[in-house]
Amino acid sequence: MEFEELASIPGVGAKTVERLAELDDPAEAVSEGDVSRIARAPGISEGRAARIARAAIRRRHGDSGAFLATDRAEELYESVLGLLQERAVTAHGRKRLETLYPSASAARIEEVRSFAKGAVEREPTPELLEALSGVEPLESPGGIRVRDRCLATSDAETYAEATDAIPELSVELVDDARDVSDLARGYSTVVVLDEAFAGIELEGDADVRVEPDALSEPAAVVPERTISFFARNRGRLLAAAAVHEAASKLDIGTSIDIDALERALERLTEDGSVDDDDRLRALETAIDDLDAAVSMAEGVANDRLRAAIEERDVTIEGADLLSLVERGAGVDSLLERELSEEFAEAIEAARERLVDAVGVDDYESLARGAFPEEPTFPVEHDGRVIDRLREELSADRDRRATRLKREVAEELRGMRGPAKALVDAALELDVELAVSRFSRDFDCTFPVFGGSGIEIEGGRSPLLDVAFEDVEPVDYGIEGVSLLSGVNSGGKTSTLDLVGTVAIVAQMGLPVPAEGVRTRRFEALHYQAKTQGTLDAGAFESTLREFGSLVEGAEGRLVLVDELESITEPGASAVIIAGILEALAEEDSTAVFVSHLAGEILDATDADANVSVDGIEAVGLIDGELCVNRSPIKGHLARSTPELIVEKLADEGDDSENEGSQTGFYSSLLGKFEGNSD
Ligand SMILES: Nc1ncnc2c1ncn2[C@@H]1O[C@H](COP(=O)(O)OP(=O)(O)OP(=O)(O)O)[C@@H](O)[C@H]1O
Repeated sequence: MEFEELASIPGVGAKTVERLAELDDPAEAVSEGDVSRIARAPGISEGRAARIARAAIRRRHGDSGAFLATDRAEELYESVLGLLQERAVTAHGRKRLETLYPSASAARIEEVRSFAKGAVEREPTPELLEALSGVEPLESPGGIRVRDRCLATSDAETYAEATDAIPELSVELVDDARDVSDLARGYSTVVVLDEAFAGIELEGDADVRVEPDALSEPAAVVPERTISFFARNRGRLLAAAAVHEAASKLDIGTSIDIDALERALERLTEDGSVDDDDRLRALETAIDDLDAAVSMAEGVANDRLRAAIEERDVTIEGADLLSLVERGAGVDSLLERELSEEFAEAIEAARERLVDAVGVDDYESLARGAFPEEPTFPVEHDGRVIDRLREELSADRDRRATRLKREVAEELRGMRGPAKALVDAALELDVELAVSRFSRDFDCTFPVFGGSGIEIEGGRSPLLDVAFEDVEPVDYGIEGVSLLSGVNSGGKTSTLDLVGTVAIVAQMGLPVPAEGVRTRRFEALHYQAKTQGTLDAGAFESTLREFGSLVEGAEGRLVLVDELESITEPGASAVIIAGILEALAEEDSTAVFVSHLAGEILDATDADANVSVDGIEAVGLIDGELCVNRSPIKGHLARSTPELIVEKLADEGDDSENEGSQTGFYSSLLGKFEGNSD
């Protein structure tokens, strides 16, 4: 399908097409009906992607999408889809399953069948399901901004080129070395793009590098570009790698060194920093704790001095005191003179404390300088030294962080494509496993397509209100048009549901819940649920109209109708249903009508019409409960529940001597039933 054609799909507006156009390869994504790729278009949710994908698949197969012709048929499909979706682990898998739908197109059915045949071979192990729970479609990291580095150039053209090529960094225009030095005050690293600056002398400690080739290899300057994708998707990628291992083989169509990917991811945090380096951690802690460390160090010195002063009796000769006072000296100098040793010790203690708290090699002498020799009381740090210390620690931290990022970016180089493929394969596996579990949980087999009508052997409906283990297998074949009779609660509606479900699942391309199924490929499923009570004239008329149009061109359809008789009074119902059956038989459609009036309808049907009757028969009454053979008997009008009760009473009468007179009554009643059914 051509990408442009998309706009003509119902529900896909021009805006959506515009958004899809931003995909790597929109035409391919859409023509494959690939939910995960379509969902990568900005502003397209997965739910919407699933609908677009489904519409695109239909379109590709020239499929009108009208297979599910009635509400009840839709409902059955929704239930089947629900059973499949319950078995997917990821939200994406559940959306992707929505692209499986019953189709009349042989090519579409075959496409899913060949996928499903592979899928059912997949072993849904607990480890695999557990690993899958962390997998989600990948996200793009969005724009990043790096603030500790900048690019510098004196050339206007290079400036423009750099702004384009490396939008993550700010680019500065400089005239000379002084400009570069000024810049270096604001950044941990300045990358100069002009050869001319090589070998210049700079003030300050900033790392200024002259790299004229930086633009051709941006990853070296901004490793964040490579890393941010992996950091953003770290959890998903690790989960996908775990799936890959648990599945022991995922077909990702490209080679990937999973161990290397995992190792690199383990080094990263979600916010894109590298988290496995002791020195970097020490630098970060030192910066964070610097203020606290400084006041702690001050506290240590002052506590010591205070204690020393308290303990000390100071004697000073009058002449000395006089000379000090005359010189304008304060009490500090007095203390210095008297307590010089204690001062020195206190300052030393503060320095040691600070050096210890900073705890990173190379900063000892700078840290010691924060407490000057000149004694003061209370002891105070030198704020400029601490500012400098903070700047140097920060620049060191930034440079180290960048170096580590560059290392990890190098490890991850070229892995983006394979990583995407890995996640796609894991998500696809979720869909396969859902199909596999469905198939295993409901003892499914692949149907055979061909012949006319549908023939089910050992079918067990997964939609019954009893535990699946307790569902009794049903054999039922339908060719042409049949009435289905049977005792109350014998399983007539359930049989229609089973036939409908099997037809839907088969035409979705999936294995069906039966020991064996042979079926023709139906054009549509027309399933009419039981009507609740007698219809008023208007509703009756519109129901008749529906059947009127159903009968026209019903060839190739599967028609299932449940107790249509209740729409109006019994006599009229029988006549109307008989007429519909005759018309359907004429059209060569496959139809089953469940009815309690099967006998009456047959009587009203033209003897030449090809309409048969099948029956779900009660084998008898056990403890007042009907015991039913769930498989309809072909060509047999089942006895009704009232008939069975009368038969039971008549039998009981035969066995007991006391109720002889009543026995005659029951026997004659029974005789009337038997006379009727002949
Ligand atoms: N194959 C089966 N295995 C086990 N239980 C079944 C099966 N089919 C039907 N039942 C049980 O019988 C109940 C009645 O089935 P169902 O409603 O299909 O009967 P019915 O013949 O359509 O009844 P009614 O005469 O009231 O229309 C179901 O709710 C289910 O519990």
